[in-house]
Amino acid sequence: MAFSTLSTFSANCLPPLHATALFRSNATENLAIEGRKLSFSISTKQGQTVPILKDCSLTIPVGQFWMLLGPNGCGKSTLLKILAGLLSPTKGAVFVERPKSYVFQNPDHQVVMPTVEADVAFGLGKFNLTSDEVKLRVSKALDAVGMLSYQQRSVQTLSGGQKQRVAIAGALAEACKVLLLDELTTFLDETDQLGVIKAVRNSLDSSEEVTALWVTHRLEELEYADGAVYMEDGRVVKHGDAKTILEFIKGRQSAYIKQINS
Ligand SMILES: Nc1ncnc2c1ncn2[C@@H]1O[C@H](COP(=O)(O)OP(=O)(O)OP(=O)(O)O)[C@@H](O)[C@H]1O
Repeated sequence: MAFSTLSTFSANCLPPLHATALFRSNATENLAIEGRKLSFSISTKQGQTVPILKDCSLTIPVGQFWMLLGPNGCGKSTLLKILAGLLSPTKGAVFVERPKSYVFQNPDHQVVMPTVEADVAFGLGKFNLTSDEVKLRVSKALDAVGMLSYQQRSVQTLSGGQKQRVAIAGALAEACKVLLLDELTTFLDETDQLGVIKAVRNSLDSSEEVTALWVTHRLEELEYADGAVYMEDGRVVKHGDAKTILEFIKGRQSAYIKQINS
């Protein structure tokens, strides 16, 4: 079980956001995530207010794998933390299905127990399950992320990507409905990156209930996504299916290259 997932950062364990921050705009739309006109500012020591997010709106349907993309510093992680409930928006409203789980970037912050099995089972203590039920949940979750054969392994022997997958399994074992994944592939080599992204894809494909939002810089990861949100300078610039967003970003990049070459 990862500290980053349900036990520590579950919405169930967090204090409730202020009243305007939680809503459901239209239950018939079957949305797992909805943010409406979200803004977030910070105050400097000099007393100035610096806007980080400006009127960001997004909707993500239940059961889909979406990505959040944009240049460095555009506000992706801040938006994800607002959706996770780790930050409160300065303005706007947010709805995220529960239980939700936030997984950190650094794989070494993900796993805490000595073995893979114990780590995934760690968060299940609060559910009052029999040991057979715990075993079933653990093996189902490990299977979904392709780590079933590692059940008895020491977590110390895992690669970064395998630790990420164990962290995701911990969230799935706790019946998490929304996975919020913050640049998980940053510290990983190519094989590990692929393992993690395929694990998330497979987790969603084997359950119609789990929705994932994945922050990334890597355009090639869009191939695994159903949809994406593209941000620039604290704003959501484009929101749609993965192919449309890929074409949009490529267009943006070639316009930029033309501009610097002219
Ligand atoms: N607590 C804070 N104090 C000051 N500035 C902050 C704070 N949190 C975020 N920022 C600034 O807000 C902007 C958005 O940060 P954020 O980490 O959300 O961007 P990002 O798109 O995730 O970046 P990256 O892709 O580089 O991880 C950045 O300019 C960042 O420096």
